[in-house]
Amino acid sequence: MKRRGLLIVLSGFSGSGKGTVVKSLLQKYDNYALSISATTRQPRPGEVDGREYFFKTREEFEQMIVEDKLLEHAQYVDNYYGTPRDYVEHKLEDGFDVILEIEIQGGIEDQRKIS
Ligand SMILES: Nc1nc2c(ncn2[C@@H]2O[C@H](COP(=O)(O)OP(=O)(O)O)[C@@H](O)[C@H]2O)c(=O)[nH]1
Ligand SMILES: Nc1ncnc2c1ncn2[C@@H]1O[C@H](COP(=O)(O)OP(=O)(O)O)[C@@H](O)[C@H]1O
Repeated sequence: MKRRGLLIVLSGFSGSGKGTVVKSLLQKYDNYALSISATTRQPRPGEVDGREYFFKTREEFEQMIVEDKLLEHAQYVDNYYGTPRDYVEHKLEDGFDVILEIEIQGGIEDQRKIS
């Protein structure tokens, strides 16, 4: 049977180097998968829905909260960010070690839910 993956929370302030660490891990090893978050912020030029983020309206995001479809979520500046539960679960079942690269408040919430 396949080993269930680990859930890894990488949390820190914007500019602290999270992206750099993740990029390097993904390049070097094939056991990691990066969780794709849902967000209400506007896509930046070059960003693709389902690749950098799942882009949602505020209504859609609030519906996901109500339906408990997010493992954690946080409000950062004026936007919501959250980790889709199903996506992470599937990757863990497939044996990937899933990295959540998230803002600090969400990291704290996760630790509480998982420990
Ligand atoms: N709590 C939480 N924070 C997230 C999630 N996805 C992204 N973030 C954080 O939201 C913040 C803003 O992300 P973004 O708009 O992409 O800007 P940038 O990463 O600072 O260029 C970053 O600190 C991210 O790590 C998530 O699913 N949950
Ligand atoms: N270990 C490090 N030492 C010095 N600079 C770093 C280090 N890791 C990342 N940086 C630089 O810091 C900046 C922010 O890194 P980034 O990975 O984008 O942070 P985050 O994803 O947390 O916002 C980038 O310019 C990056 O090249």
